[in-house]
Amino acid sequence: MKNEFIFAGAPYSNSAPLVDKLTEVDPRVRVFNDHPASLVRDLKAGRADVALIPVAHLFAHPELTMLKGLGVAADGPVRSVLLKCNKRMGHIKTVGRDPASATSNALAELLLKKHFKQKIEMHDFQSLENPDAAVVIGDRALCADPGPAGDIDLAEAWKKMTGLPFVFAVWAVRSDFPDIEAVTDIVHQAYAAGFQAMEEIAERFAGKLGGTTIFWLDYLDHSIHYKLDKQDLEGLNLFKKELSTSIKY
Ligand SMILES: C=C(O[C@@H]1C=C(C(=O)O)C=C[C@H]1O)C(=O)O
Repeated sequence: MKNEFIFAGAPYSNSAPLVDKLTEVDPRVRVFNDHPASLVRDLKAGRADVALIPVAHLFAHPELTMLKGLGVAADGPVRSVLLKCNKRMGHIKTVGRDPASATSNALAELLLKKHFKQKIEMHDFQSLENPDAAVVIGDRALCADPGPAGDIDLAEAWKKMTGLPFVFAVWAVRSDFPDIEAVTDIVHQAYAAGFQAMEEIAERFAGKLGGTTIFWLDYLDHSIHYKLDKQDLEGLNLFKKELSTSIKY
């Protein structure tokens, strides 16, 4: 058994209930944050043993294994994964990806092509000066004003299309990691403690980013959920299937 477990989370408030208490539940744990899109590289390079990776990267890397039971999910509007529209639906041709995201960029492309039946091109954020719409995730999306032609909440659109919740990110390890049981135990204990501390976490983000404690509590405790049930797994599997058949990502 290793004497140190390195965990990597995302720098968003929705990571906090999963990540905040990790070091308290086990003295072997060290934690750092990185953009979700970079976490798969951290895992593969051995900079992290356990990371909260975008599910799109989990699907693309069969050498990774998901830890069971927890993730960052939404059943209906998530409020922090948005397509911010400069033009109205029907006029959207170019879409900027959020450079920090993997899952939401793929979800936006899937929904625009399949659900909204638009002919669109996805572009890296920097390569496009004024996209017709842009994917924005995390606290930046949650706290921003709506785009000139409004916002589309991507978890809400997914729910309308499929009737299912959507899972954005899950804890994962390299499949040959020897202590899967030990770290699974740690993430569940940390979430149990994080859940108890939800109000304290909400207060901290209200102090840091503005808004009331109730606003953050509502987001972390209602818009997002962390315990994955059968429906969540159904949503996850359907997304995997849709990505493999409908779009390249
Ligand atoms: C719901 C969210 O989910 C995030 C979205 C991710 C993605 O698009 O790849 C990755 C990690 C999640 O934290 C959010 O941060 O707003």
